[in-house]
Amino acid sequence: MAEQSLSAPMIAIDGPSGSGKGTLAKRLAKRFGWQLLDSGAIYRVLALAAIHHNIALDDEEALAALATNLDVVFETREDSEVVSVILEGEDVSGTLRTEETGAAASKVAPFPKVRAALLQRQRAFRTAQGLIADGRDMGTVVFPDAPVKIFLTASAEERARRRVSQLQSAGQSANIAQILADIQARDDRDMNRSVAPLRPAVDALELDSTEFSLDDVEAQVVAYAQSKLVNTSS
Ligand SMILES: Nc1ncnc2c1ncn2[C@@H]1O[C@H](COP(=O)(O)OP(=O)(O)OP(=O)(O)O)[C@@H](O)[C@H]1O
Ligand SMILES: Nc1ccn([C@H]2C[C@H](O)[C@@H](COP(=O)(O)O)O2)c(=O)n1
Repeated sequence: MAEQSLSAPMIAIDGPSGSGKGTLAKRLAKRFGWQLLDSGAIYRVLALAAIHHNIALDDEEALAALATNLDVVFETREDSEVVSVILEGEDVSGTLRTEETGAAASKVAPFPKVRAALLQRQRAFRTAQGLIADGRDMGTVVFPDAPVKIFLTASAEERARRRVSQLQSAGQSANIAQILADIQARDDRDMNRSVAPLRPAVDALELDSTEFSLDDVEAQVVAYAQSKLVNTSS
């Protein structure tokens, strides 16, 4: 596994489910030509692996052992932005993004031994090329020295509306009341766990995207990042 390069430029983006951090992270990675770490995907893969191996989602010891030996490959094709996720030789990219897998990921994530087992795997994404990392604890725990930290939020109602549109665009049906309840339950678990809870780092720029388009959010973050990166590199 590659050593992390501490001087490499990076942006850490944290926020609740559906706030737009994954979409923003992809846009910024493309714009700057940097690596992308979707840390939520790692927790999602662990949850799927636990389900495949009949490991209970509250069995900390077994989950931590599984996390240590997790056989997962993130494949990006040169000619495409799509990342295929291969778990133990099987392409799980489809099931990875479902609401059920997100909820399961949020259930395996509170355990300290699980988080410790996944820490180095995440830090190894930081190379000299530059990194955009999104998740719940990128700025607080995984990359506390990141020069640019963003905490992206939006109201739960707006996040539910966005998720419904996303599902409908993919040809799936969606019940807004159910999606809102799922989002609130996930927020509650992610914000109120004792280890690495979802919260802004003290030095993060907090952005509420409820009233902003993705283009507006990207423009604000790019301007902020450029000012911070110029000031920290001199
Ligand atoms: N500012 C915005 N305005 C309109 N739609 C948005 C905005 N930000 C994100 N979206 C849309 O909301 C949906 C959810 O965004 P995204 O998947 O990036 O959220 P996320 O924070 O990464 O969620 P998760 O943590 O569950 O993966 C996507 O369809 C995205 O295009
Ligand atoms: N850094 C992270 C990233 C994710 N998680 C957990 C909590 C989330 O609800 C779940 C799924 O994340 P998503 O793909 O929706 O970003 O994984 C975490 O605890 N820490």
